[in-house]
Amino acid sequence: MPSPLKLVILDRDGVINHDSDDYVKSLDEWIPYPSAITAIARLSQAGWTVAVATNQSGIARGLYDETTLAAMHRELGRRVTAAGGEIAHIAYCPHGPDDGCDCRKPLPGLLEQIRDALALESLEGSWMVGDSLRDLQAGEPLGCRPVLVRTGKGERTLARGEGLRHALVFDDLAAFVDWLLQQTR
Ligand SMILES: O=P(O)(O)OC[C@@H](O)[C@H]1O[C@@H](OP(=O)(O)O)[C@@H](O)[C@@H](O)[C@@H]1O
Ligand SMILES: [Mg+2]
Ligand SMILES: [Zn+2]
Repeated sequence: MPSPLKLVILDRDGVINHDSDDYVKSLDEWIPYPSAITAIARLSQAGWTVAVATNQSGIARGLYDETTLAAMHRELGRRVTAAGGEIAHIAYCPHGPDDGCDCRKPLPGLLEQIRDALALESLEGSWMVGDSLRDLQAGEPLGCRPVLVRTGKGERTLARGEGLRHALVFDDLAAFVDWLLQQTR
């Protein structure tokens, strides 16, 4: 397993695929950004490990089920594989805001699942890329470096501005990957 430093953890909705204020409720509504799929493949090909950490409260809300979610994640894997990359692990929180779970971002539970699934000692120095403050907050206690993208809810998050003091900001995932691969050539 590569050094934990070569790990990028991605939020899903608004980073990999278009988000919706009405939730992404079906495979038809799951529309990836083509540049994000290519960016993930570029990371893989450069020796980086890529994982996903996503809140999916739509399940608790009864808007879709785990079978539908699994279909979206199969399609995500298929597209990334077709582009020459791979996703090492997808961690999701199916719970609602009032369920008192320990995995709904901004709690770090999904990232701890990823750490354990990848048999890593620590996530220190890995990158957490999101479009919402809660994505970045989830990684902070585990030493993840915060990256905000302007896609999805990113512009709204920026407009609110709270708590983003040391986050890097990029237009989209592809722009972050361009920068990261340039930094670590
Ligand atoms: O960005 P990630 O974590 O991949 O997924 C976010 C989604 O689960 C949904 O999260 C909801 O937040 P609430 O769960 O209702 O607070 C809303 O923001 C929806 O617009 C959004 O599609
Ligand atoms: Mg998001
Ligand atoms: Zn949860």
